[in-house]
Amino acid sequence: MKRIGYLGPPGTFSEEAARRHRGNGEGELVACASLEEVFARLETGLLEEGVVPVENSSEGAVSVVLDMLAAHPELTVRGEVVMQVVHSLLVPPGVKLEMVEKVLSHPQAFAQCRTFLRQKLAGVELQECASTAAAAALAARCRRPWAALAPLSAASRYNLQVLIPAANDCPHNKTRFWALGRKRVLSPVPPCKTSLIFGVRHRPGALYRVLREFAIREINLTRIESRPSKKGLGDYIFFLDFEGAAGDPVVKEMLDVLTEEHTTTLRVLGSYHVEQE
Ligand SMILES: O=C(O)C(=O)Cc1ccccc1
Repeated sequence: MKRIGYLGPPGTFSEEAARRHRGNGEGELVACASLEEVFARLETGLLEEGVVPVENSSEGAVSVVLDMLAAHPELTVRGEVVMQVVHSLLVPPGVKLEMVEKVLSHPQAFAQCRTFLRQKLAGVELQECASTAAAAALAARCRRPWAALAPLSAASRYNLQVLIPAANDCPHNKTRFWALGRKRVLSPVPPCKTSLIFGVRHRPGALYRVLREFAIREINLTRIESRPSKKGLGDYIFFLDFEGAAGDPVVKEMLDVLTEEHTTTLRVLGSYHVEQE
C-alpha cells in the first residue's frame, strides 16, 4: 500500500490535508516528526508521497518547503489540497484564560493568531513546537496551565478543552498543501495546474520576457514567488504556478520556448488536478 507522509503527530492540519489527498483511494498515512523528515523519507523511498504546506493566505509561502523542494530535483508535485485553517485555543480541563502561563504551537499558527495573542494573552510566553498537534500533546501531559493553538479536532484526541474555538486573525485563513512524490502524474484530470521552478539571466526584461510567453498565449498565472538561489545576494529562483497541464500542446510549445530562449534553468515540478473553488 502507498505510504503517504505528513507532519505529525496525528491531529495536525497536515494530517487532515493528507487524508483529503488520499480521498477514497488506498494509502497508509505516516506521521513524521518534521518537514525535513518527510523530505528525507521521500528521498530514500520510505514514502511514496508526502503532503506538505506550501502557502498560507495570510502568511505567504512556507519558504522552508520551497527551499527543500528546490534542493530535491527528483521530487514532483502530484496534487494539491486547499484547506480552511481554524486555530482553536485548547487547554487542560479546568484551565481558564487568565490562568494560562504559556502558549504552545507551530510558528505558522503563532503568526496567524498574532493579534489574538497580543489582545487576549499579552505577555504570555510562547513556545514553538514541531506542529500544532505536538503542542496539543505537550499541553495535555505537562500538568501545567499551558494552552495550545491547534485544530479543534485535536481537543478530543488529546483530552483538552476548547477555550476559544477560532483564534486566527483572518476568518478566511487558508493553507495550500502539495502532495509530493517521485513519480510524475502523467495524465492529470482537468482542471489542472502546473508548477515550475526557473532562473533567468541578469539582464533588463529577463522576467518580463518569461511572463510575456504566458500572456501572449492567454495562460493564466496563479502564483509567482521568488526565493534566494543561495548562490549569492541578489540571485533568485522563481516558483510559478499556472492553469493548464504540461502535456497541453500550447503549454508544451511554451515550455520549449522558455527553456531555449528565456531561462537559465527550468524544472517542471508537475501538473496536477485542482479542485474548482
Ligand atoms: O502543525 C500543523 O498542524 C501543520 O500541519 C503545519 C501548519 C501549521 C499552521 C497552519 C498550517 C499548517
